[in-house]
Amino acid sequence: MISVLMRREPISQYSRRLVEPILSLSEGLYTRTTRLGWTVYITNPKIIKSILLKQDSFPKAKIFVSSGEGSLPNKFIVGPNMIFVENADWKRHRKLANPAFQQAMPHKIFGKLTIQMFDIIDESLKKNTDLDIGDVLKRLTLDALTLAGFGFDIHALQDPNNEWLRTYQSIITGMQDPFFFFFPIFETRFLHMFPKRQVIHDDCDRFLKLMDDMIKEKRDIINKSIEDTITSKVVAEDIQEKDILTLLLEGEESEGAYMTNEELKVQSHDSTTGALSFALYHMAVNKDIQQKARDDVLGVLGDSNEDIIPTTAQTKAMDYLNMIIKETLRIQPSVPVASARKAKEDCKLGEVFIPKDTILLIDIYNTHRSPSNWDDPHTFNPERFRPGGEADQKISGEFGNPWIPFSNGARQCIGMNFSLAEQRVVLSMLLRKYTWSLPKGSIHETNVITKGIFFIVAKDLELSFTPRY
Ligand code: HEM
Repeated sequence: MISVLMRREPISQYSRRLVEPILSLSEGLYTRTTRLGWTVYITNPKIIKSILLKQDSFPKAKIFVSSGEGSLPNKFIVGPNMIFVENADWKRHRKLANPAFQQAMPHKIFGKLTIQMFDIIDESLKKNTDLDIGDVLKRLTLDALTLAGFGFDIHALQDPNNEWLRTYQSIITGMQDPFFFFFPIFETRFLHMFPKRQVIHDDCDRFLKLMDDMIKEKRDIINKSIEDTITSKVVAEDIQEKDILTLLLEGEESEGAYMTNEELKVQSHDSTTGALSFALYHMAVNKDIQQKARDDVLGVLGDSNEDIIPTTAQTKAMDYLNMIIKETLRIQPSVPVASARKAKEDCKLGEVFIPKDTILLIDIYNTHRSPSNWDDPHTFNPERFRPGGEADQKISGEFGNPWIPFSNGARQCIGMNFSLAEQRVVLSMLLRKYTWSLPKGSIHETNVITKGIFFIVAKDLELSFTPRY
C-alpha cells in the first residue's frame, strides 16, 4: 500500500490489479496493511449492513487521532467534529443538525454560482483555450459550502488566486501527503525540520481561526435578532435560503441543546467536486448519454435561450439525470472508504472470525466495483438505476445494499441531500447551456485518471465546451 501511495497510482488501477483478484476468492472480506497495522476491508453488502446498523458493536475507530496530536489531519478534521464523535455527543449533534440540513436546499445559491461559472467558461471560449473544469468546480463547491453553510462569500469562483482558496487547497493536499500520512511522527515531533510543512500548519491554524470568527459573528447576529422579534420574522420568510449555520444556531434555541464553536466546524466540499467532475467526464466520453440527459432536462425546463435556475421539484423530475448522478457515484464514489470502525468484541462476519479490537473498513470503492455485487461493474451504465432495474432489485431484495456512496444507517452522510441538490442544479444548467467533450490528447482518453486518498477527484480534467445559446 505504501508503494501504491508513493507512486500515486490511481485507485482504479491498483484496485483492479491488487484487490479484484482477491475479492473473487473471498466472501467480500480481505486484509490490507494500513498505518494501524492489519485492517479488514469489507465489500460484502450483507456484512456491511450488519456493521453499519450496529453502532454499539462496531463504534468508530480513532484512526486519525492515532496520527497524533499536532498532525495536520488531527488538527483539521478531528476534534469534536460530527464525523468522529460517538454516543451521546453524536446523538446531540445529529439531533440538532438533521433539521438544519433537511431545510437548507439553497437552489438559488447553487444556480447563481453556476451562472458565475458560465462566465468563466465563456471567457475561456473567447480565448480559445481548453478549460480545467476540475479547478473551476472546486472553486464553485467551496463557494457553495461557505455561502450556504456559513452565509459567508469567499469569492473563490471569481478570484482563482483567492487567499482562502489557496489556503484550503494547501491543507487538503497536505493532509494527503503520503510521507506524513504514514510517518506522522515527523510532523508531530520534528515539524521545525520541515519548513514547507510548517507553512501548511500555519495555513491550517488561520483557516480554523477564520471559521471560528465566522461562527462567533453569526452567534452574535442571531442573539441580537432573537431580541428583535421583528427582524427574526423577516428573516424566517426565506428559510430555503438560510445558511446551515444559522439554522443550526436557531435550532439550539428551540431544542435547548448547544454545540460549541469547535463542534460546528464542518469541512467537506471535495466530495461534491469529485462527483461533479466524474459526471462531466462520463458524459464527455458517452455522447449519447450526454444528449439523453440534455433531452431529459429540456423536457422539464424548456429550451429557451436563457439561464434557468431549476426548483427542487423540477430537478427531481429529471429522471435520467438522477440516474446518471447515481451511476457516477457508484463507478467513482468520491469518498472511497467510510471512516474506520472497530470490533468491540470477538465476533463473526459471515463465516470469518474477527477478534476484538480488529479495525474494519467499509470499502465503498470496491463494493461498487466488485463483480459479485454488480453486473459488468466497470461499465458506466445509468440504466442500472432505472425503476425496477438492477439497483432496485438488489437493494429491495435479500442481497443487501451494494450502493453506499454516502454510507448507510444512522451515520449516513448528513450532507447527502445538500450535495445531490447541488449536483442536480449545476449539471442541469450546464446541459442546457453547453455540449462538451474531451479535448484531443487528454490524459483521460483511455480511462479517467484520479487523484486523492480521502476524497477522489478527476485529475486535471480539461474539457472543450460549445455553447448552445
Ligand atoms: C458527493 C458528496 C458526498 C459524499 C460522497 C459523502 C460521503 C460521506 C460518507 C461515505 C460518510 C460516512 C462516513 C462514515 O460512515 O464513516 C459521510 C459522512 C458525513 N458527511 Fe458526507 N459526503 C458528501 C458530501 C457532504 C457534504 C456536502 C457535507 C456537508 C455539507 C457532508 C457532511 C458529512 C458529515 C457531517 C458526516 C458525518 C455524519 C455522521 O457521522 O453522523 N458530506 N459523508
